[in-house]
Amino acid sequence: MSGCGIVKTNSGNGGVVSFTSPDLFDQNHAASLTTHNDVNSILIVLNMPIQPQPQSPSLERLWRCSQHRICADGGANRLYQYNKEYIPDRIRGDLDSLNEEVRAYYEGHNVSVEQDPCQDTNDLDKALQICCAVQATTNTEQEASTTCAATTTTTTTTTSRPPRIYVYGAFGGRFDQEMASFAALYKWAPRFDWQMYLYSEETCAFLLPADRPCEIQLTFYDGKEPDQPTDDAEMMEHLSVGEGPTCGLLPLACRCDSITTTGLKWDLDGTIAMEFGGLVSTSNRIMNDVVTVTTSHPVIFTAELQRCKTP
Ligand SMILES: Nc1ncnc2c1ncn2[C@@H]1O[C@H](COP(=O)(O)OP(=O)(O)OP(=O)(O)O)[C@@H](O)[C@H]1O
Ligand SMILES: Cc1ncc(C[n+]2csc(CCO)c2C)c(N)n1
Repeated sequence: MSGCGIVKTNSGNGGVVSFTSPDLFDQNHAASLTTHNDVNSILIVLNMPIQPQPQSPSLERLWRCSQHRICADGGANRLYQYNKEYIPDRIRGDLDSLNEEVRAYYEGHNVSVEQDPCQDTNDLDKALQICCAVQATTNTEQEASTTCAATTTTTTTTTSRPPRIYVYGAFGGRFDQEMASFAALYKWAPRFDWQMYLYSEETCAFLLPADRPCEIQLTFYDGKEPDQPTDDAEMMEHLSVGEGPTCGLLPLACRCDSITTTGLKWDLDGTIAMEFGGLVSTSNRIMNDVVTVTTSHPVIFTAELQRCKTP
């Protein structure tokens, strides 16, 4: 867990925290990946059903946008069932759910299978501990290469940034597990400079930090509707997925005294508190390509996922 307490400034953009769709982030940062060891995004697959063929567009997209993939225990069974060609880098958990056949298959493909028997943390937590280790290794490697480079040039600057974490399968199952996923968001998002995203096929969610201006740029906003879904199997092959336009702001862990937004159909102007038992913002709508939020307390931002044609 070394290095887990370190929080670095997001993107060096004047303290603004930027949240973007995975593909958008991918496009902007692909060029900055220099070696196969560079990690910008880590995918964690949980033990939740993955829609069968023709495709599970949300998983496909997150798989494509990640450089490192971890299955949380029984998440490996789901991936194996979905597509045996998808080989994760690691499987981690207490391993009470991992099937023998699945374990043997992935071990045969050099996947690291790691058991942590602790019964005070769940398998998502165990996977997130590994993300911290990957982050620490990436930072150390980048620092080492910067130090090396510094011997030949004086203009090199460090570009290390925490990896983005995508958690797939976070919603739609047991309520205590869903709540554990949200609890993990509150616990771990600060450690990854707030770049931790929960996903299912229908929904995404992330945590907006207190007292930092947040900018959210998602695939769909009101002026940009997705193509209508289709039942045609051939068309489905060419469908992707994006976030919006329906969204929500949820003060899950505590009352939010003040929140100011722009770019939503029902914007908040900082004068009304949000709390369970009072106001919560659900069925809101993204109206601009960028939504801004400044909040006195951390709040969950959530958006629906819709299918679209692959660009
Ligand atoms: N029914 C479910 N609903 C939502 N999430 C789930 C569900 N089952 C599993 N998960 C997620 O997948 C992870 C791996 O699940 P797995 O079934 O392998 O372990 P578990 O023994 O059920 O859960 P854990 O040991 O983590 O409490 C869990 O940590 C959790 O995040
Ligand atoms: C207060 C408290 N509540 C529940 C558990 C049980 N628990 C939490 S995570 C986990 C691991 C499941 O793989 C288990 C069994 C605990 N330890 N402490």
